[in-house]
Amino acid sequence: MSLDLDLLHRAGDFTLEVAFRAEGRVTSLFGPSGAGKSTVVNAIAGLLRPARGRIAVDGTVLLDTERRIDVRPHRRRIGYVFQEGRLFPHMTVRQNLLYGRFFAPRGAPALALDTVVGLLGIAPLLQRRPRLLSGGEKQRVAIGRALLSAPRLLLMDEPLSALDDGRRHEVLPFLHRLAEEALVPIVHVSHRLDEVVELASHLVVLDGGQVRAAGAVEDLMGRVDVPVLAARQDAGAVMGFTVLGHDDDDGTSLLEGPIGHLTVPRLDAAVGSRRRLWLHARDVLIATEVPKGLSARNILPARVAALAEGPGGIDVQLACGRGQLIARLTRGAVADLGLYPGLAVQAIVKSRAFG
Ligand SMILES: Nc1ncnc2c1ncn2[C@@H]1O[C@H](COP(=O)(O)OP(=O)(O)OP(=O)(O)O)[C@@H](O)[C@H]1O
Repeated sequence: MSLDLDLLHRAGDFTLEVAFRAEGRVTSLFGPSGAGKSTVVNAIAGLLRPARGRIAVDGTVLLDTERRIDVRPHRRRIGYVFQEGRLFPHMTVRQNLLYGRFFAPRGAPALALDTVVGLLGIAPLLQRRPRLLSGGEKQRVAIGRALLSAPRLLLMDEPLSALDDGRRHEVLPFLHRLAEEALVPIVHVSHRLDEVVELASHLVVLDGGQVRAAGAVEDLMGRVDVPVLAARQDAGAVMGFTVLGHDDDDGTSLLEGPIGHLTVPRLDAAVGSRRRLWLHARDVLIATEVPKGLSARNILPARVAALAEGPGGIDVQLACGRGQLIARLTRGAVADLGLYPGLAVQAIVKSRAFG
């Protein structure tokens, strides 16, 4: 999937001026409240008309103000899942789902009802009315209804924000599966970084109506200079690992990834499968020599790539194997260690990072 977007829009005092190209299965728009995330999503759906702009999905132009192209919302083939499902209360779940299919244009590659029902685990709910569903169930039905309209793109604006943590964890695996099986590309809005790390392949960081950074999640999360992300408590590198094996006596699993081998608390994952890990900067320590008499397992040779001062201390970007790590240190620790770009060090990754 590719989404090309170039927009200028004014609403009151707010000016949105963004341009980015998103590629991949799930693109997350991430940023603080008022950043302009919903404005972007509404422009893609055709629910607002920007002063100037161009939007194309896989080369199909949905909006081009210069060429006076503005495809009507219902002809854009964009599925939209809102914060609260917005199901029709007088219809059963099945009728709500079939309503989605009603909007699938003739000849569009529509998914079968059974496929969608199976994918979202909603077979037992088909005869119920929305008022008898939990928040998580409603969201799954809303996603199913959007999928059945054969969209070329699925927009999700904070699809989990109305749910408590328990319900979020009930719906997240389904979104994950949707993304994994690549049934339809997704543009997802969130102000929760854990959701982005769980789901997204690409990330667009928005703030004050502007794009602050855009790129692959694993590239951006490993850098110390990305606005919005750098200031966060939970800043840290994200990367994929292959599960090499388990040691049941020790209660650990051995993984291999771009930074090398890691031993982590036993994962519930098949040997050979892939897992994405988020290695929080506050869980990475630095030593200038190979430490002795330390219980930590994960000691990896690395090199200081960059240092960035932030609100939480100094973030040290480390080049490690083929990947990168971030360590968050106090100013005092950076001075004591005498860190500078290019210095060879040892990175110690604490196991809490895999919690
Ligand atoms: N019709 C409008 N008139 C005036 N200001 C508007 C209008 N619509 C949106 N805004 C302003 O535009 C800015 C961006 O809003 P938007 O909803 O896109 O942000 P957001 O990143 O989705 O935020 P949140 O995470 O809180 O949903 C906000 O400051 C909002 O107050």
